[in-house]
Amino acid sequence: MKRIALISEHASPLGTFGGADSGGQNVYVGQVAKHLAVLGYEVDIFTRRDCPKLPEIISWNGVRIIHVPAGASKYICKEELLPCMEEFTAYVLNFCQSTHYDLIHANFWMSAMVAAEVKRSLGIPFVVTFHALGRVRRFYQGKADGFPDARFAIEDRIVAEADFIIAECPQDQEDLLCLYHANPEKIAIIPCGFDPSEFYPIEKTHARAFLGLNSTEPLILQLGRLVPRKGVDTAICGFAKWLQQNRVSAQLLIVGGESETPDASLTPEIGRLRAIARRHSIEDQVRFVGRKCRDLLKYYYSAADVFITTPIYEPFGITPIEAMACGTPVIGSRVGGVKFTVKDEETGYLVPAKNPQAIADKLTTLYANPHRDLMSQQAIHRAQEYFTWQQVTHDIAALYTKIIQNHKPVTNSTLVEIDSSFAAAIDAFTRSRQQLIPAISQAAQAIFECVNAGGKVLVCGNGGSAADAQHFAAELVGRFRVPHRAGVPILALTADTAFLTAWANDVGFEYVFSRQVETFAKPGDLLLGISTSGRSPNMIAAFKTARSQQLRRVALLGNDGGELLNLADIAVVVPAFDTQRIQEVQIFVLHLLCELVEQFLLQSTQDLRLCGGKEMSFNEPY
Ligand SMILES: O=C(CO)[C@@H](O)[C@H](O)[C@H](O)[C@H](O)COP(=O)(O)O
Ligand SMILES: [Zn+2]
Repeated sequence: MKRIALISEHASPLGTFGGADSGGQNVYVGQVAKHLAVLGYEVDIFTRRDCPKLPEIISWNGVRIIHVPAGASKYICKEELLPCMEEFTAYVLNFCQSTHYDLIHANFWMSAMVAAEVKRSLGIPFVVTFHALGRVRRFYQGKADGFPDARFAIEDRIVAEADFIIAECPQDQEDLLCLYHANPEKIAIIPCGFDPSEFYPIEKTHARAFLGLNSTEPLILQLGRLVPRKGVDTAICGFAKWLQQNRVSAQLLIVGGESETPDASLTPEIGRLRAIARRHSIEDQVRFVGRKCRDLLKYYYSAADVFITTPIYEPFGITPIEAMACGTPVIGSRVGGVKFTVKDEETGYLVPAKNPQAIADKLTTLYANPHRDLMSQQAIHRAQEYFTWQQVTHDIAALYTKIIQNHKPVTNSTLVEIDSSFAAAIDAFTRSRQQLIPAISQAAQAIFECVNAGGKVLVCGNGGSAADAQHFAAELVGRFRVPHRAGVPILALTADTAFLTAWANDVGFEYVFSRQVETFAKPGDLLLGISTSGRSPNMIAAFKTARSQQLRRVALLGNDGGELLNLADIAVVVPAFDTQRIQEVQIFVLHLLCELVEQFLLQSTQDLRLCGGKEMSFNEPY
């Protein structure tokens, strides 16, 4: 039997549907978990403990819900949850060490961040359903998007590290490919669903009577979270236009909000929407009824002639399929998941987002359509054929099987190694930033003074440092950032293989650099030595010769600086003990030196020109 961890940091299946932070994801996680249990999976759902009364572990519909202590045990809006995720991750990681999971299914980017961390540490594969993507949200919501910018880079990393990504509709897949450069072979389109035992058609007059809606007037329904991006304002304006143009008497019923009865102080969107209805003088025809428990929703869907959902964007949107399952045609905006679930002219109508006139036109078309019953039948058929949770979970389980079968268990995985090398490099750079700025600035100044006074720089090192020495010379003899300048005289002592091999062969490798220093150095020149250990004999010999010839001596070092530390006038000692990490900082320092030396030389050329002095040939027609 396979054991699956479903992570959903902010959306618990126990959440109340219709609030600002509880919508489709809560339903998705609960339904997938329940149906997986029916298929024989053992399922644990990890969700943040947002109320002190919640026990740590509870059994629910054949699965366990594990309330993770992370941050205060109270509601925290999802935009402010990122700081709690370290604690969340530590808890899940600890839990996964004592309970074996075959796979993690993360929901939303913060849960996927946790799953990626667990994969890096324990090698458990993970699949992610994003439910919403940060870049899409930022595009549509701009400043109203309260999520931190860090979300984008975190999502990029999740896309790269996930074993598979579940896109909920073709638009979601396109966004993952275009905005996140996801690997198309790692994306499966599996939609959201509805539960046929929860949503089914109820005879309209009966449903209306049950809800106490005894009129026979046209009844239009809007149901779901009441937040601005859902475009309920557009629905109200479209409804108003339709009333005016057709002189009909009808009702728009709005279900949702933070409380059982509509309360603008708890749901500010209600206040905004009421004002819009008032402006159109239709406040009596637009009825807010508050949030309703899920058992009642099928009555609302069935009581309505048409369901309207006109969001400005919609990652998926579960409500249109629930409405269709109850036999209610949908007028939906042609965005995201809505344009995938609703078949235009067949199960409802698609309209452009933010277009009230299009809504009014489609309401007119719908009420004039003699085949409205057929549309209703087609809606039920489409919902049942493609969007039941049973079908959805079946597809998800098939994907799990594929991932688990293809997964090669790794304890100390390559990913872990790569990650820890990144961490070590970042650490070496951070400490270098804290400690090396004065020494780098002195080294740049010394090189500048040397070449500005007509001297040259001799540069040497072994192995990787030999390559760095030549790299440095190439940048300055050639061109770095400033175009059209004369070359800066830098001579790499590592480049003449005929001399190096002859001298090493005939005299000794220890003297390959010192011999060149003796030969080429003139008073006023500078020796730049690059070494990670500071202990290479040929480097020590070169520095001693340079000292006896009174050259200025700059050393790029690492570890404890070795013997070269005391032979150098200026030492840049990278605070790291791993050769590779030292070299990585050293090449960065060399680039910085190039940049600074170029700047100083350019500045001095301009100063000279300003003072009418003799111009150094720093301007060349290259
Ligand atoms: O690039 C590397 C290691 O990353 C090697 O080629 C390395 O530079 C060589 O082992 C050098 O001989 C080491 O010399 P040094 O840095 O201790 O003066
Ligand atoms: Zn190297």
